[in-house]
Parts: sequence; structure tokens; C-alpha cells
Amino acid sequence: MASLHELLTLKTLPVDGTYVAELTRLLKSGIPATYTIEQVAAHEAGQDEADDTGSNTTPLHVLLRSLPDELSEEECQVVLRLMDVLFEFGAGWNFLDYENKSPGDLLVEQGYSCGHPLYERVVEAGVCAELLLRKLNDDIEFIEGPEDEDEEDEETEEPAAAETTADATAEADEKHGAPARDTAEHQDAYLKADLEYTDGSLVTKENKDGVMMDWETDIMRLARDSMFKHCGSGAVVLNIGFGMGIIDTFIQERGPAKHYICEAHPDVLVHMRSEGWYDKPNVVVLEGRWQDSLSALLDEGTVFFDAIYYDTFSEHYSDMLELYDTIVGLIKPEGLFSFFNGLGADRQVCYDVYKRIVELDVRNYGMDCKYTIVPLPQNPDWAGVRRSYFACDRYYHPEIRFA
Ligand SMILES: C[S@@+](CC[C@H](N)C(=O)[O-])C[C@H]1O[C@@H](n2cnc3c(N)ncnc32)[C@H](O)[C@@H]1O
Repeated sequence: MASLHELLTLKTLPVDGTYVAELTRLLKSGIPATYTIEQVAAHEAGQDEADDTGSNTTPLHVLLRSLPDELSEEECQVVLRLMDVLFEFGAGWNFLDYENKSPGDLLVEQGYSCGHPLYERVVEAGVCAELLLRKLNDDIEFIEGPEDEDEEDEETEEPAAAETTADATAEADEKHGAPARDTAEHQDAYLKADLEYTDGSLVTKENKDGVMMDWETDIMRLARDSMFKHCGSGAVVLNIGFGMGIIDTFIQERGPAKHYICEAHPDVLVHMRSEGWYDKPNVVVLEGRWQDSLSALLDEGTVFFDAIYYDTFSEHYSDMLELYDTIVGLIKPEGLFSFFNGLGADRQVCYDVYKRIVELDVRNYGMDCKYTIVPLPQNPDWAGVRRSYFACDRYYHPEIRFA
């Protein structure tokens, strides 16, 4: 164990300002704030690099694993300062340690969850880091040699909101022989994959990615209620992504004047036709990706919506950023935008980081995002699907309107 890790095991109590001074001294001396226990072990074993196990137990993990059982208010303030110093020197908010836990997970485990200053400090670091990463990806042009060209596709793919942890899962899957072009990650692969409607779910036939599952039914009802909160049967609404048609069935119960449904997958479109959705007098099916259909609608400039709901599959937060650009031109001034919020939902701390990022991003369009927090006491049943896509015990339902 290096002196940095040793210090952060907080052997001497109470935790006081001397820790902050010593931490600052060590980091200023050049020890990286991301120096992991695994790197120390590799160094001690005479290896150049740590084994690529995906495990990164950072000084921040050591600190948060070493918190005294009873943390006084004064000690909590000191721990916050220690976290500030670590972040200032480049500590990461979302590294996964030897137990596959992020710093946020360790705090939640000890009862320092949403609203507690220690947890909120990690969330704040996460928001800053994600926004900075986006800015760097947007602003920096990388010079590529010819040998880099094959990798271009992969590298320009922006991270999905949930990717901090989903990436690790995908990498592990690849090692175990799952197909390289993941249908949950790459929309072109998804749109070519065969789909299958089963009892209570829609999945990709071959690798059993859950495209939609009926545990989301109550969430869809809640979303429909939001869509019709300020409008009735004269409403003109749009749902992006048909899936199992759960929300569209709920929307039909309210008899809107016009109900647009945008859907891209050919198998889903066949299913919609066979179920009579094309024959409903108030339904307009926009075939194809929203990226194409909605731009056309925007150019026409004749249709404006009271409410828009978005729930697609195999898209990333970068797609949502693009969507904001489009929907602000399609929503009526008093209209509503909402979406299925699975952003970062495979880990509570990532979910909380993206909750904040959405608020910040829509503010750039003069919109406000208000969340209803819905407890999800029961873990959904993931039998029959390759991997879960929601691991939190609460759902943040977003209602976004012009301020
Ligand atoms: C999660 S399901 C939607 C579930 C739906 N909310 C329900 O209540 O059943 C996602 C749907 O979005 C569709 N989709 C994915 N990408 C799309 C895109 N770019 N444009 C339009 N539809 C898309 C998928 O084919 C799939 O039918």
C-alpha cells in the first residue's frame, strides 16, 4: 500500500484537518490521485502495469471504505474537504473497485445516499466530469494516421448515458463471446436484427436484448397522464418508439385528435399493421427513424404537438441532445416533453448524475425539467433477457416544459 492509500485508511481518529494537509502534500509531490491499489500491487510484483482486470481501487475508494462508523458533523466536513482535494487533483467519480463498486455505491451502502453531502459531492463531480468530457469530445479534433481509420467508427461513438457501467458489462460480454456489434449499443445493428414479441416483452431474437418489457407499464401510464395533464380530446400528440404499444394504447384511451407514432424497426411496423394501428382514424404512423421523420415534419412547419414522448432503443444521450434541437421546434409553447428515463439507471449514482445533466441541458432551451420520484420496491424480473437495463429502486419521471 502506498503512503497515499495508507493515509486514507483514516487510522487515527477523529478525522481532522491534518489529513487534508497531508493529502495535499502527497498529491502535490506528484502521486496521482488516480493511483490504484492494483497499480501498487503490480509495482511491488515488479510488473510494469497492473493486470487488465477492469478493477481500479482508487484513493477515493480507500477513503470512502474507511469512514468511521459514526461520522461526526466536523469529520464529515473534513471528509468533504478530502474529497474536494482528490477531485481537484483529478480523482475519478466512476472508477470501479475490486468489488465492482464505484465511490457512490460505497456511500449508498453506508447509508449516505441521495441528499447527503458526501453523496451529492460525488454526483457533482460526475456532472462536471461528464460535461467536460462532452466538451472535449466536441472541441478537440484528433489527428488520425492511416492505421487509425478502421477504428474511426468506434471512437466517434459518443458515450451512452448509462455507459459508465454498461460499457464494462459490454466489454465483459465480448470476452465471453457475445457478438461484437452489440444491438443495444449500435442502432444500425439493432435495426437489422430480427425481433420477437414474447409474453410481456419485446426482445432481439438472437441475443435477447430487452427492447421493451411490461414491468414498465405503470411508468407508461404515468407518462400518458403527464401528456394529457393540460390537454384533452383535442390534443395532438407524438410518441417516438412503439415497442409493445403500451403507451400508445394508453394514449388511445384519451381519444386525442391526432396521435402520431414514429417507429423505425421493420418488424415493429409489421406488428403495428397486423394489430390495426394503421387503420385507426386518429393515428398517423411515421415510418423510419425520428431523425428523418421529425426533421421532415419540422421543415413542413404545419404540425405542432401538445405533448411528445420519447422512448427508443439502442440510442445514446448524444441522440437525445440532437432530439432537443428538433422537439423545441415541434412543441407548442405550453406543450410537454417527456421520455423513458433509463439514463445511467444501471447504477444509482449514474442515474443521479444524468438526472442533473438533463436539467442543465434542457435549461439551454429555456425549458424546465421537473421530476416525479416513483419508488420501485420490486426489482424487475429479467428472466429471458440478456442483461438488465434498470437497477435503481426509484424511477425519476421527467416532465419538461418551457419555463
Ligand atoms: C422501448 S421501445 C418503446 C416502448 C413503448 N414506449 C411502449 O410503451 O411499448 C423502443 C422502440 O423504439 C424504436 N426505435 C428505436 N430507435 C428509433 C428511432 N431512431 N426512431 C424511431 N423509433 C426507434 C424501437 O424499434 C422500439 O420499437
